[in-house]
Amino acid sequence: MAAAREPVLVCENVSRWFQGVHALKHVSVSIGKGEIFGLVGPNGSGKTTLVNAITGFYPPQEGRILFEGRQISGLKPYRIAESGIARTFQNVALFRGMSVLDNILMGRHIFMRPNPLASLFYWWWAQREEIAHRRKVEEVIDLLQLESVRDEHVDVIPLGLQKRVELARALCAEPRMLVLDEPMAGMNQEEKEYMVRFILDAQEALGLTVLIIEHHMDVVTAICERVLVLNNGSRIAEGPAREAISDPQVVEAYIGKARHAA
Ligand SMILES: Nc1ncnc2c1ncn2[C@@H]1O[C@H](COP(=O)(O)OP(=O)(O)OP(=O)(O)O)[C@@H](O)[C@H]1O
Repeated sequence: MAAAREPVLVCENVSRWFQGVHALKHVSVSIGKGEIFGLVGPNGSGKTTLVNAITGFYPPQEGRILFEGRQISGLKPYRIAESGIARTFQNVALFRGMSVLDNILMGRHIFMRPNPLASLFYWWWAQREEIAHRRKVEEVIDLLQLESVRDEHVDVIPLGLQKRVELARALCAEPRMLVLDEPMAGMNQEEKEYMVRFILDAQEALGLTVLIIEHHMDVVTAICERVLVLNNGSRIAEGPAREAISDPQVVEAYIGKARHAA
């Protein structure tokens, strides 16, 4: 059970403002090792802001965040990536004009230590490093079944595959925790089912902890052990997926937003 899991990511009283907008209000949450944890809530409720706080893109202005017992809030995004957290983005963020293979290889950048002198004198060492990077990339291509598009430009492949390439790039960083911001946004049913399978495969094969922002409630209840529900930057429910999303406050938050938008 989740309660018995060792906490891996802990957010304590995290707050974030953007000019006058209090986007995240004193949010606390603890995610257990190996858990698939969902982050849900209506549009503008602060989900991406929490993910940006965790991954260092917009650090919290109050509170702190610990990963594996070590404080990461305040660190630069690349330091947080080096510490073992990889992420994907809500809007696909691939390197346009580059191939699938090269995009995935970019996930290895946190391990690359450019040292021209060492490369010159120890070419065999540089070559060995290159082989290790390629080997990891091949493993991930295999895991996510991207072999048939490896040499395609990312611009010409369908959105579902682009999102899978982004996941592959994140996995190449050999994270212990994966943060996925709406990995199924814009996908059709078949693409969604593939993505769910690949997330589960990757989580199991690599023993990952996963934090996932997801709007599709069928996906949330299928793969998430627990969820945190945000509304207007505040936590309104937390617990086993099915229970939390049927909480009256959560139902009201979604209906209220829909009423407001109508
Ligand atoms: N970089 C930013 N600059 C200014 N305001 C921001 C920024 N990021 C988020 N916000 C504001 O913070 C609030 C929460 O936004 P956030 O993107 O975290 O919501 P969300 O729950 O991820 O929404 P969605 O489901 O639509 O992606 C919104 O009012 C948004 O406009």
